[in-house]
Amino acid sequence: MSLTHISLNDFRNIEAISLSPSKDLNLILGQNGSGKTSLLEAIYFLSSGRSFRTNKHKLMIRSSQAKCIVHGKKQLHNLSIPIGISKDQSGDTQLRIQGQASRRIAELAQVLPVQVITPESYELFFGGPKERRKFLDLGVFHVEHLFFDVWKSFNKVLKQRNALLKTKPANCIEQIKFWDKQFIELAEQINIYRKAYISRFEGYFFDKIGGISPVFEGLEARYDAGWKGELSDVLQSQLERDLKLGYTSRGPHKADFNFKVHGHSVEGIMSRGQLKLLLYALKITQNNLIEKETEKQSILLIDDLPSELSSETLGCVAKLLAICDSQLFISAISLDSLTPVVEQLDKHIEMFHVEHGRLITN
Ligand SMILES: Nc1ncnc2c1ncn2[C@@H]1O[C@H](COP(=O)(O)OP(=O)(O)OP(=O)(O)O)[C@@H](O)[C@H]1O
Repeated sequence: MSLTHISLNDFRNIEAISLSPSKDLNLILGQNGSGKTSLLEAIYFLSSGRSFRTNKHKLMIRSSQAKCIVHGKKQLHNLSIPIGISKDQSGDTQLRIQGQASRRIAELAQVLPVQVITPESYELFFGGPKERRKFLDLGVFHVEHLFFDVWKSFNKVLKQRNALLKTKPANCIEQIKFWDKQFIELAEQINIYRKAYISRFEGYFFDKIGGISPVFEGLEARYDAGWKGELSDVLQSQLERDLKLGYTSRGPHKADFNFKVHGHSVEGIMSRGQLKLLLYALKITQNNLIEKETEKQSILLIDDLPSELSSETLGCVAKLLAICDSQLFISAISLDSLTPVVEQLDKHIEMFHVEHGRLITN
Protein backbone atom coordinates (compact mmCIF):
# COMPACT_ATOMS: atom_id res chain seq x y z
CA MET A 1 0.00 0.00 0.00
CA SER A 2 1.78 3.15 -1.17
CA LEU A 3 1.22 6.51 -2.78
CA THR A 4 1.33 6.01 -6.54
CA HIS A 5 0.48 9.53 -7.55
CA ILE A 6 0.76 12.99 -5.95
CA SER A 7 -0.25 16.37 -7.33
CA LEU A 8 0.02 19.79 -5.71
CA ASN A 9 -1.57 23.12 -6.59
CA ASP A 10 -0.63 26.43 -5.03
CA PHE A 11 1.20 24.82 -2.14
CA ARG A 12 3.97 27.13 -0.75
CA ASN A 13 6.17 28.10 -3.74
CA ILE A 14 4.77 25.27 -5.90
CA GLU A 15 2.19 26.37 -8.48
CA ALA A 16 1.41 22.95 -9.95
CA ILE A 17 3.36 19.71 -9.99
CA SER A 18 2.47 16.04 -10.39
CA LEU A 19 4.65 13.04 -9.74
CA SER A 20 4.44 9.27 -9.69
CA PRO A 21 6.65 8.13 -6.83
CA SER A 22 8.36 4.81 -6.33
CA LYS A 23 6.75 2.56 -3.72
CA ASP A 24 10.23 2.18 -2.18
CA LEU A 25 12.54 5.18 -2.20
CA ASN A 26 12.07 8.69 -3.55
CA LEU A 27 14.85 11.27 -3.56
CA ILE A 28 13.83 14.93 -3.69
CA LEU A 29 16.85 16.96 -4.72
CA GLY A 30 17.36 20.70 -5.14
CA GLN A 31 19.08 23.84 -3.94
CA ASN A 32 18.14 25.71 -0.76
CA GLY A 33 14.74 27.34 -1.18
CA SER A 34 13.82 25.25 -4.24
CA GLY A 35 10.74 23.62 -2.64
CA LYS A 36 11.95 20.22 -1.34
CA THR A 37 10.54 20.64 2.18
CA SER A 38 7.33 22.05 0.69
CA LEU A 39 6.85 18.85 -1.27
CA LEU A 40 7.35 16.72 1.86
CA GLU A 41 5.06 19.06 3.79
CA ALA A 42 2.35 18.59 1.13
CA ILE A 43 2.52 14.79 1.52
CA TYR A 44 2.26 15.22 5.29
CA PHE A 45 -0.70 17.57 4.82
CA LEU A 46 -2.40 15.01 2.57
CA SER A 47 -2.13 12.37 5.28
CA SER A 48 -2.74 14.39 8.43
CA GLY A 49 -4.54 17.60 7.45
CA ARG A 50 -1.71 19.55 9.10
CA SER A 51 1.70 21.00 8.37
CA PHE A 52 4.76 19.76 10.26
CA ARG A 53 6.29 23.22 10.28
CA THR A 54 3.60 25.75 10.98
CA ASN A 55 0.23 26.23 12.68
CA LYS A 56 -0.49 29.16 10.38
CA HIS A 57 -2.41 27.54 7.56
CA LYS A 58 -2.10 30.64 5.34
CA LEU A 59 1.63 29.99 5.00
CA MET A 60 0.92 26.74 3.15
CA ILE A 61 -1.10 28.59 0.49
CA ARG A 62 0.96 30.06 -2.35
CA SER A 63 1.16 33.85 -2.03
CA SER A 64 -1.92 35.66 -3.35
CA GLN A 65 -3.78 32.41 -4.09
CA ALA A 66 -7.16 31.39 -2.65
CA LYS A 67 -6.34 27.83 -1.54
CA CYS A 68 -3.82 25.02 -1.67
CA ILE A 69 -4.80 21.57 -2.97
CA VAL A 70 -3.06 18.22 -2.67
CA HIS A 71 -4.27 15.03 -4.35
CA GLY A 72 -2.93 11.54 -4.12
CA LYS A 73 -3.67 7.97 -5.08
CA LYS A 74 -3.03 5.27 -2.57
CA GLN A 75 -2.62 1.73 -3.86
CA LEU A 76 -4.22 -0.92 -1.67
CA HIS A 77 -3.87 -4.39 -3.21
CA ASN A 78 -5.67 -4.01 -6.56
CA LEU A 79 -7.51 -0.90 -5.47
CA SER A 80 -6.41 2.67 -6.18
CA ILE A 81 -7.88 4.98 -3.53
CA PRO A 82 -8.03 8.66 -4.53
CA ILE A 83 -7.64 11.11 -1.67
CA GLY A 84 -7.62 14.87 -1.74
CA ILE A 85 -7.39 17.79 0.64
CA SER A 86 -7.56 21.54 0.26
CA LYS A 87 -7.35 24.48 2.61
CA ASP A 88 -8.47 28.02 1.87
CA GLN A 89 -7.45 31.37 3.33
CA SER A 90 -10.24 31.20 5.95
CA GLY A 91 -8.85 27.88 7.20
CA ASP A 92 -11.71 25.79 5.80
CA THR A 93 -10.51 22.27 4.99
CA GLN A 94 -12.16 20.09 2.34
CA LEU A 95 -11.44 16.40 2.39
CA ARG A 96 -12.31 13.70 -0.15
CA ILE A 97 -11.61 10.00 0.21
CA GLN A 98 -12.64 7.74 -2.68
CA GLY A 99 -14.81 10.48 -4.12
CA GLN A 100 -16.73 11.00 -0.85
CA ALA A 101 -16.53 14.21 1.16
CA SER A 102 -15.35 13.58 4.70
CA ARG A 103 -15.07 15.78 7.79
CA ARG A 104 -12.89 13.44 9.78
CA ILE A 105 -9.17 14.05 9.47
CA ALA A 106 -8.62 10.88 11.53
CA GLU A 107 -10.11 8.92 8.62
CA LEU A 108 -7.42 10.34 6.37
CA ALA A 109 -4.70 9.43 8.87
CA GLN A 110 -6.07 5.90 9.00
CA VAL A 111 -5.71 5.56 5.23
CA LEU A 112 -2.22 7.01 5.11
CA PRO A 113 -0.01 6.66 8.21
CA VAL A 114 2.85 9.14 7.94
CA GLN A 115 5.86 10.14 10.00
CA VAL A 116 8.36 12.86 9.41
CA ILE A 117 11.98 13.40 10.42
CA THR A 118 13.26 16.96 10.11
CA PRO A 119 16.23 18.69 11.69
CA GLU A 120 13.70 19.89 14.35
CA SER A 121 12.58 16.36 15.27
CA TYR A 122 15.02 16.39 18.20
CA GLU A 123 12.06 17.87 20.04
CA LEU A 124 11.18 14.26 20.77
CA PHE A 125 14.08 14.23 23.24
CA PHE A 126 14.46 17.89 24.23
CA GLY A 127 10.82 18.98 24.16
CA GLY A 128 8.42 18.22 26.97
CA PRO A 129 6.46 14.97 27.43
CA LYS A 130 3.80 16.30 25.02
CA GLU A 131 5.97 15.52 21.98
CA ARG A 132 6.73 12.02 23.24
CA ARG A 133 3.06 11.37 24.07
CA LYS A 134 2.22 12.42 20.52
CA PHE A 135 4.76 9.93 19.17
CA LEU A 136 3.48 7.14 21.40
CA ASP A 137 -0.18 7.82 20.69
CA LEU A 138 0.39 7.87 16.93
CA GLY A 139 1.50 4.25 17.16
CA VAL A 140 -1.32 3.28 19.51
CA PHE A 141 -3.85 5.07 17.27
CA HIS A 142 -2.87 2.90 14.30
CA VAL A 143 -2.63 -0.48 15.98
CA GLU A 144 -5.52 -0.25 18.49
CA HIS A 145 -8.56 0.76 16.49
CA LEU A 146 -10.66 1.68 19.58
CA PHE A 147 -7.97 3.92 21.06
CA PHE A 148 -9.00 7.08 19.21
CA ASP A 149 -12.60 7.00 20.51
CA VAL A 150 -11.48 6.32 24.09
CA TRP A 151 -8.90 9.09 23.86
CA LYS A 152 -11.51 11.53 22.47
CA SER A 153 -14.00 10.67 25.24
CA PHE A 154 -11.29 11.06 27.86
CA ASN A 155 -10.41 14.51 26.56
CA LYS A 156 -14.06 15.59 26.79
CA VAL A 157 -14.22 14.46 30.44
CA LEU A 158 -10.89 16.13 31.20
CA LYS A 159 -12.20 19.38 29.72
CA GLN A 160 -15.29 19.22 31.96
CA ARG A 161 -13.21 18.43 35.03
CA ASN A 162 -10.75 21.24 34.32
CA ALA A 163 -13.59 23.72 33.76
CA LEU A 164 -14.99 22.83 37.21
CA LEU A 165 -11.54 23.13 38.83
CA LYS A 166 -11.13 26.53 37.24
CA THR A 167 -14.57 28.07 37.78
CA LYS A 168 -15.26 26.34 41.15
CA PRO A 169 -19.09 26.50 41.14
CA ALA A 170 -20.86 25.98 44.50
CA ASN A 171 -21.33 22.19 44.12
CA CYS A 172 -18.07 21.63 42.27
CA ILE A 173 -16.75 18.82 44.52
CA GLU A 174 -19.90 16.75 43.87
CA GLN A 175 -19.71 17.43 40.14
CA ILE A 176 -16.00 16.54 40.02
CA LYS A 177 -16.72 13.27 41.81
CA PHE A 178 -19.39 12.54 39.20
CA TRP A 179 -16.92 13.03 36.32
CA ASP A 180 -14.17 11.12 38.11
CA LYS A 181 -15.90 7.77 37.54
CA GLN A 182 -15.65 8.16 33.78
CA PHE A 183 -12.26 9.83 34.06
CA ILE A 184 -10.83 6.78 35.85
CA GLU A 185 -12.40 4.22 33.50
CA LEU A 186 -11.16 5.98 30.37
CA ALA A 187 -7.73 6.76 31.86
CA GLU A 188 -7.18 3.12 32.74
CA GLN A 189 -8.21 2.02 29.28
CA ILE A 190 -5.77 4.47 27.68
CA ASN A 191 -3.05 3.19 29.99
CA ILE A 192 -3.76 -0.43 29.01
CA TYR A 193 -3.55 0.42 25.29
CA ARG A 194 -0.34 2.39 25.73
CA LYS A 195 1.38 -0.26 27.86
CA ALA A 196 0.48 -3.05 25.44
CA TYR A 197 1.84 -1.01 22.54
CA ILE A 198 5.08 -0.13 24.35
CA SER A 199 5.73 -3.75 25.16
CA ARG A 200 5.44 -4.64 21.43
CA PHE A 201 7.48 -1.57 20.49
CA GLU A 202 10.32 -2.58 22.84
CA GLY A 203 10.18 -6.18 21.60
CA TYR A 204 10.51 -5.08 17.97
CA PHE A 205 13.18 -2.49 18.73
CA PHE A 206 15.49 -4.83 20.61
CA ASP A 207 14.88 -7.77 18.31
CA LYS A 208 15.29 -6.09 14.94
CA ILE A 209 16.97 -2.73 15.43
CA GLY A 210 19.05 -2.75 18.62
CA GLY A 211 22.01 -4.60 17.06
CA ILE A 212 22.49 -2.12 14.22
CA SER A 213 24.65 0.33 16.18
CA PRO A 214 26.55 0.28 19.50
CA VAL A 215 24.75 3.59 20.17
CA PHE A 216 21.66 1.54 21.11
CA GLU A 217 23.45 -0.57 23.74
CA GLY A 218 22.06 -0.19 27.25
CA LEU A 219 18.99 1.64 25.99
CA GLU A 220 15.71 1.23 27.85
CA ALA A 221 12.26 2.70 27.31
CA ARG A 222 10.64 4.27 30.37
CA TYR A 223 6.92 4.80 30.58
CA ASP A 224 5.26 7.04 33.11
CA ALA A 225 1.47 6.59 33.03
CA GLY A 226 0.86 10.10 34.40
CA TRP A 227 0.04 8.85 37.89
CA LYS A 228 1.27 6.23 40.38
CA GLY A 229 -0.92 3.81 42.35
CA GLU A 230 -4.73 3.78 42.34
CA LEU A 231 -5.99 6.65 40.20
CA SER A 232 -9.06 7.18 42.43
CA ASP A 233 -6.75 7.73 45.47
CA VAL A 234 -4.48 9.99 43.44
CA LEU A 235 -7.37 12.18 42.23
CA GLN A 236 -8.67 12.38 45.79
CA SER A 237 -5.30 13.29 47.32
CA GLN A 238 -4.57 15.86 44.58
CA LEU A 239 -8.00 17.51 44.66
CA GLU A 240 -7.05 20.42 46.89
CA ARG A 241 -3.93 21.11 44.84
CA ASP A 242 -5.85 20.78 41.54
CA LEU A 243 -8.44 23.29 42.78
CA LYS A 244 -5.60 25.75 43.46
CA LEU A 245 -4.00 25.04 40.07
CA GLY A 246 -7.30 25.12 38.21
CA TYR A 247 -6.51 21.94 36.25
CA THR A 248 -6.06 18.18 36.67
CA SER A 249 -2.42 17.51 37.49
CA ARG A 250 -2.43 13.69 37.23
CA GLY A 251 -3.76 11.34 34.57
CA PRO A 252 -2.93 9.92 31.14
CA HIS A 253 -2.72 13.46 29.71
CA LYS A 254 0.49 13.79 31.76
CA ALA A 255 2.05 10.49 30.62
CA ASP A 256 5.61 10.31 29.33
CA PHE A 257 7.50 7.78 27.24
CA ASN A 258 11.22 8.40 27.21
CA PHE A 259 14.52 6.67 26.76
CA LYS A 260 17.47 6.13 29.08
CA VAL A 261 20.95 4.76 28.51
CA HIS A 262 22.41 3.01 31.54
CA GLY A 263 19.97 5.02 33.64
CA HIS A 264 20.82 8.44 32.11
CA SER A 265 18.47 10.46 29.95
CA VAL A 266 19.46 10.09 26.29
CA GLU A 267 19.41 13.83 25.66
CA GLY A 268 21.89 14.36 28.50
CA ILE A 269 24.38 11.75 27.35
CA MET A 270 24.17 11.25 23.58
CA SER A 271 25.72 13.50 20.94
CA ARG A 272 23.45 15.16 18.39
CA GLY A 273 24.47 12.67 15.69
CA GLN A 274 23.74 9.75 18.05
CA LEU A 275 20.37 11.26 18.95
CA LYS A 276 19.56 11.62 15.29
CA LEU A 277 20.38 7.95 14.75
CA LEU A 278 18.17 7.02 17.69
CA LEU A 279 15.40 9.15 16.23
CA TYR A 280 15.60 7.22 12.94
CA ALA A 281 15.57 3.95 14.87
CA LEU A 282 12.45 4.92 16.86
CA LYS A 283 10.50 6.23 13.88
CA ILE A 284 11.38 3.18 11.77
CA THR A 285 10.40 0.85 14.63
CA GLN A 286 7.07 2.65 14.84
CA ASN A 287 6.40 2.52 11.08
CA ASN A 288 7.42 -1.13 10.74
CA LEU A 289 5.27 -2.08 13.72
CA ILE A 290 2.25 -0.28 12.22
CA GLU A 291 2.86 -2.11 8.94
CA LYS A 292 3.30 -5.48 10.67
CA GLU A 293 0.13 -5.12 12.76
CA THR A 294 -2.20 -3.39 10.32
CA GLU A 295 -0.78 -4.32 6.90
CA LYS A 296 -0.88 -0.61 6.08
CA GLN A 297 2.33 0.58 4.49
CA SER A 298 3.24 3.89 6.05
CA ILE A 299 5.18 6.79 4.68
CA LEU A 300 8.39 8.16 6.12
CA LEU A 301 9.39 11.67 5.11
CA ILE A 302 12.99 12.66 5.83
CA ASP A 303 13.95 16.26 5.33
CA ASP A 304 17.62 16.99 4.71
CA LEU A 305 18.89 13.54 5.64
CA PRO A 306 22.65 14.15 5.36
CA SER A 307 22.78 17.22 7.63
CA GLU A 308 24.96 16.83 10.74
CA LEU A 309 25.74 13.13 10.10
CA SER A 310 29.24 11.68 9.70
CA SER A 311 29.79 8.98 7.08
CA GLU A 312 29.82 6.31 9.82
CA THR A 313 26.44 7.43 11.16
CA LEU A 314 25.11 7.68 7.61
CA GLY A 315 26.16 4.04 7.20
CA CYS A 316 24.03 3.09 10.24
CA VAL A 317 21.12 5.17 8.89
CA ALA A 318 21.43 3.19 5.65
CA LYS A 319 21.19 -0.08 7.61
CA LEU A 320 18.05 1.20 9.32
CA LEU A 321 16.52 2.36 6.05
CA ALA A 322 17.34 -1.01 4.48
CA ILE A 323 14.95 -2.72 6.91
CA CYS A 324 12.39 0.09 6.82
CA ASP A 325 9.19 -1.11 5.15
CA SER A 326 7.82 2.41 4.60
CA GLN A 327 7.55 4.27 1.35
CA LEU A 328 10.43 6.71 1.74
CA PHE A 329 10.70 10.33 0.62
CA ILE A 330 14.14 11.79 1.35
CA SER A 331 15.24 15.32 0.57
CA ALA A 332 18.81 16.53 0.14
CA ILE A 333 20.63 19.25 -1.73
CA SER A 334 22.60 16.84 -3.89
CA LEU A 335 22.74 13.17 -4.73
CA ASP A 336 26.45 13.12 -3.77
CA SER A 337 25.61 13.79 -0.12
CA LEU A 338 23.30 10.74 -0.14
CA THR A 339 25.73 8.33 -1.82
CA PRO A 340 26.84 6.57 1.43
CA VAL A 341 23.16 5.80 2.09
CA VAL A 342 21.82 5.10 -1.39
CA GLU A 343 24.63 2.74 -2.44
CA GLN A 344 23.76 0.41 0.45
CA LEU A 345 20.06 0.21 -0.34
CA ASP A 346 18.54 -2.40 -2.56
CA LYS A 347 15.39 -0.39 -3.23
CA HIS A 348 13.67 0.88 -6.34
CA ILE A 349 14.58 4.59 -6.58
CA GLU A 350 12.85 7.51 -8.25
CA MET A 351 14.60 10.88 -8.28
CA PHE A 352 12.87 14.25 -8.45
CA HIS A 353 14.82 17.46 -9.02
CA VAL A 354 13.10 20.62 -7.77
CA GLU A 355 13.99 24.11 -8.95
CA HIS A 356 12.02 27.25 -8.03
CA GLY A 357 8.96 25.15 -7.15
CA ARG A 358 9.03 23.15 -10.41
CA LEU A 359 10.08 19.61 -11.22
CA ILE A 360 13.01 19.53 -13.62
CA THR A 361 13.31 16.56 -15.96
CA ASN A 362 16.87 15.59 -16.89
N1 LIG B 1 3.15 30.61 1.05
C1 LIG B 1 4.21 30.72 0.23
N2 LIG B 1 4.05 31.22 -1.02
C2 LIG B 1 5.10 31.32 -1.87
N3 LIG B 1 6.36 30.95 -1.54
C3 LIG B 1 6.57 30.45 -0.31
C4 LIG B 1 5.52 30.29 0.65
N4 LIG B 1 6.01 29.76 1.77
C5 LIG B 1 7.34 29.59 1.54
N5 LIG B 1 7.68 29.99 0.31
C6 LIG B 1 9.00 29.92 -0.34
O1 LIG B 1 9.13 28.61 -0.86
C7 LIG B 1 10.51 28.34 -1.09
C8 LIG B 1 10.76 26.88 -0.81
O2 LIG B 1 10.89 26.60 0.58
P1 LIG B 1 11.32 25.17 1.08
O3 LIG B 1 11.44 25.28 2.54
O4 LIG B 1 10.41 24.16 0.50
O5 LIG B 1 12.77 25.00 0.41
P2 LIG B 1 13.83 23.81 0.52
O6 LIG B 1 14.11 23.38 -0.88
O7 LIG B 1 13.38 22.78 1.48
O8 LIG B 1 15.08 24.59 1.09
P3 LIG B 1 16.24 24.21 2.17
O9 LIG B 1 17.18 23.29 1.45
O10 LIG B 1 16.86 25.54 2.43
O11 LIG B 1 15.58 23.60 3.35
C9 LIG B 1 11.28 29.33 -0.23
O12 LIG B 1 11.92 30.22 -1.08
C10 LIG B 1 10.18 30.03 0.58
O13 LIG B 1 10.50 31.37 0.83
